[in-house]
Amino acid sequence: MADKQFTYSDVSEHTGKKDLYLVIHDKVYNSSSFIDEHPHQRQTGWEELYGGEEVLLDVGGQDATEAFEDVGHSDEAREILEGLLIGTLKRQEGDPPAHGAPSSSSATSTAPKSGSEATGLGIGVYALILVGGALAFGAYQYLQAGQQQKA
Ligand code: HEM
Repeated sequence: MADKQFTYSDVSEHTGKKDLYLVIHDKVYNSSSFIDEHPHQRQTGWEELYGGEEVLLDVGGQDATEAFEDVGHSDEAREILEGLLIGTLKRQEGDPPAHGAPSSSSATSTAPKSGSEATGLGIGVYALILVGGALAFGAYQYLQAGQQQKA
């Protein structure tokens, strides 16, 4: 059952409390059985930190990778998550883009294709700047040499 494939639109139909699917790193989890157990706000005084069932309902039927990773869930939380696994996400054209985890190691191990797209573009831009800079420097040197010969 865990290797069942779901499309994004399959997942987006499961948004109810008793029927709640989440996508995390392109895997599909049925979190209905866990929703009542999800911990509530930690008493740290950090007002924005919240938990409980409403956060799960907020991301129900959607890609919850960013929300899940932003919290910095423990290994224990990840183990619970593995127990809720029901299948993998089959991305199709027009789906919302995958959310890579901030740490590249987990992003590459779980979502290699989607995670690397953004970095690929970043490296491309840097390469362009470097090559452009080198060419400009070369041209400058060439012109300088020409001037010196004339003088
Ligand atoms: C099915 C998916 C999820 C599971 C199994 C899960 C599990 C857990 C567990 C076990 C904790 C206790 C602390 C820890 O062990 O890290 C926790 C805390 C928390 N979770 Fe989740 N979580 C899930 C999804 C989410 C999502 C999508 C959000 C969205 C924001 C979220 C927000 C939080 C917050 C804010 C806390 C901190 C509560 C606190 O300690 O004050 N969780 N979660």
